[in-house]
Amino acid sequence: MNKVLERLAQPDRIISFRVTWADDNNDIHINTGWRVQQSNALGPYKGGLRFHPSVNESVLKFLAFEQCFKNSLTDLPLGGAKGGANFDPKGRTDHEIMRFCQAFMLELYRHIGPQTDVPAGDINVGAREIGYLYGQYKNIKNELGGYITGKDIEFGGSEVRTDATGFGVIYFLEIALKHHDEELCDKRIAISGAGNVATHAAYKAIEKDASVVSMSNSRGTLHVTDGLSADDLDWINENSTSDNVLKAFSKDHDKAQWLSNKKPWQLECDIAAPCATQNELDQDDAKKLMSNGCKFIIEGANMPCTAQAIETFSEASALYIPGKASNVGGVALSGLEMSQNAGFEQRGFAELDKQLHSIMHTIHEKFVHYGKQEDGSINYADGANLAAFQRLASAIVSQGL
Ligand SMILES: NC(=O)C1=CN([C@@H]2O[C@H](COP(=O)(O)OP(=O)(O)OC[C@H]3O[C@@H](n4cnc5c(N)ncnc54)[C@H](O)[C@@H]3O)[C@@H](O)[C@H]2O)C=CC1
Ligand SMILES: O=C(O)CCC(=O)C(=O)O
Repeated sequence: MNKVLERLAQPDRIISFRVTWADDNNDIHINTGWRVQQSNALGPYKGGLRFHPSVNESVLKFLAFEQCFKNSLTDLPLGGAKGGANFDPKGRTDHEIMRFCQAFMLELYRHIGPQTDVPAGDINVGAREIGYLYGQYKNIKNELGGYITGKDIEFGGSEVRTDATGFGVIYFLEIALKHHDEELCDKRIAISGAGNVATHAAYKAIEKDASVVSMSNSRGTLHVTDGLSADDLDWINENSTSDNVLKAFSKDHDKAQWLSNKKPWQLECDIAAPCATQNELDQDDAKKLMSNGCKFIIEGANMPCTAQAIETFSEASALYIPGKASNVGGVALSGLEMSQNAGFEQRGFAELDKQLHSIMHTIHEKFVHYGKQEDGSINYADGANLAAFQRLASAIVSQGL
């Protein structure tokens, strides 16, 4: 017995550290930072950093475990990790964010590097934070390079990385629908969240002529029965610094409604795409979706649907696609950013977008193989777990104890 699952389930190591920083009034704050290095069987540890008050070791452990499986599906040499801090960036000035990132990297730098562990962004860690984290590592180590992904194009970032997770979700959805003799065009898609993943999924869905009927944040849902346009998304992006941009949009646009303290899952839709955070879609939400005619669920976030919600989808024979499959585009593009950094090259948008599509297609093919049930249907969760585990297990066994 190689005890592969037991070995995978326990992280290689968990690093936990104090992050001390001063706000604009010179008041001192103390947060906790973590990096969970789950497995480097397939390559350097790889996974995002999350800054949110809800971050704790337990949340990061589930995310790091999932990341190993997701990264395995890419076929790229990427191990699995996740990290972050229980820091709340809401209301903080740009200078405060910079100082927090610098204080966080003051410890993290000891544990990462292009051949060791390559972090990236996640919730509340976007291009701005990656820039500050990158700058601090560079200043301490006097090294340039691919020790973090999601960088600006000007200093080693990759085209398509920002868009990749959301675009990949919609590419995968389109491929899965086609496999089931359905198409995305004219379908109503309820999206939750309004961040990186949600926004890019919405842009791509609109480009494919689907009708995006919602976006949301932790305070409520923006509902647009006839669907948002790309111009509407531009408006939301341009005004994203306002206190609640989705609510502001509803005040400025007659066609939109703001549903305070409501999730999107009560809305009529054909497809639900939870793109905000874990456990945001529970069994009651799943029942509402099923009774309103929703037939397809594709996760943009990591584990947004509870186990009971997934059971409800299965009982209703709805097609459920887990995040470790559908949101793989982000980390896949991070892998391509690393390879561009290593080769001192910069590839173009069209080439990388095509490569992203091809990666999503290859992953779908794996699921058709690994997830096929006796009745001919495909269980995407089984397909994802089996395909990912097979590669991980083989690498772990080959490398010995
Ligand atoms: N950024 C990336 O490349 C990837 C992100 N993910 C996952 O996608 C999800 C979203 O990440 P990002 O878009 O990058 O983060 P983000 O920080 O850009 O956006 C998060 C969004 O979720 C909203 N939100 C937070 N809690 C909420 C709640 N309880 N209900 C409704 N909305 C809520 C926020 O208002 C924000 O609009 C996370 O689960 C993340 O782990 C997965 C793969 C890659
Ligand atoms: O790009 C990366 O390294 C990680 C992205 C991420 O955090 C995720 O896939 O959940």
